[in-house]
Amino acid sequence: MNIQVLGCSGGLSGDNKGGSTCIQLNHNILIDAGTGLNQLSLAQMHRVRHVFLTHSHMDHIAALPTFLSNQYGSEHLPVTVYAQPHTLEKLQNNIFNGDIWPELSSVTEGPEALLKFEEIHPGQSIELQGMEIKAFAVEHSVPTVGYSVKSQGRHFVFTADTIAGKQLTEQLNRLGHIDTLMLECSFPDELLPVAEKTKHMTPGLLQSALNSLEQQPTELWITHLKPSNEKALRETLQANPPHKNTVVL
Ligand SMILES: Nc1ncnc2c1ncn2[C@@H]1O[C@@H]2COP(=O)(O)O[C@H]2[C@H]1O
Repeated sequence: MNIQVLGCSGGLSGDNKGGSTCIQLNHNILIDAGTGLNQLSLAQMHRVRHVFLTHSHMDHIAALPTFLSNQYGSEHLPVTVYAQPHTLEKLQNNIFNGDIWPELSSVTEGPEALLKFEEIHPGQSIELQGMEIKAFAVEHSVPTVGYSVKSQGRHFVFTADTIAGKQLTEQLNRLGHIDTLMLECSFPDELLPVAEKTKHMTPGLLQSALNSLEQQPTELWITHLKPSNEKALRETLQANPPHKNTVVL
């Protein structure tokens, strides 16, 4: 399995020029559609067939409307967008509503059928090209899922936006051994009240989440640094890496 983190900023990039959350699995699957999606060329965008969304927040869906309009002429239509019912409802009512962007999912046949919405529920697995993609619920300010991806003996887990706590610990322990765990760290410890209010991690919360696991992952990728806090967070995480194999993306 080839994993490319196209974007992972927790906001409008700042110094992290990659953009906001978008992860590419092999050539044709994306997790989230933040502005990092813009790293793909048009030809690469045309190869994308499946998009798995974690939640409805803008930094995870910002590029979805324009990405879909770029799909005219692609040989692989429609693109299937998987998300929880809450996320799909918010997208349909607030984005693909005929005002902000066309109601793309209403066209179901012919060359203009660009988009198919598909519900996914926590606990559900989808098999695609020998890959098992399983959604699991995490604790955030809106209904959110993380994804466990197993392929060719590798287990990659993206927990999306989440705060540390019982729910995250239970879900991760249930997933067994994880090769690459991608966890967020949005705010510094000084902003713990903001992290708690917005249901995000700080370095301290991230460490407590790791400490609560029955098995440590082989490596830890840290993501979703908020641009205003990115410099301070990088310094803190570099001085005290939460795991022996830590990569701050
Ligand atoms: N009162 C608030 N509640 C929730 N989010 C807020 C609030 N104030 C600012 N935010 C920001 O809005 C962002 C929405 O996306 P995130 O959850 O990634 O992170 C959130 C915070 O950075």
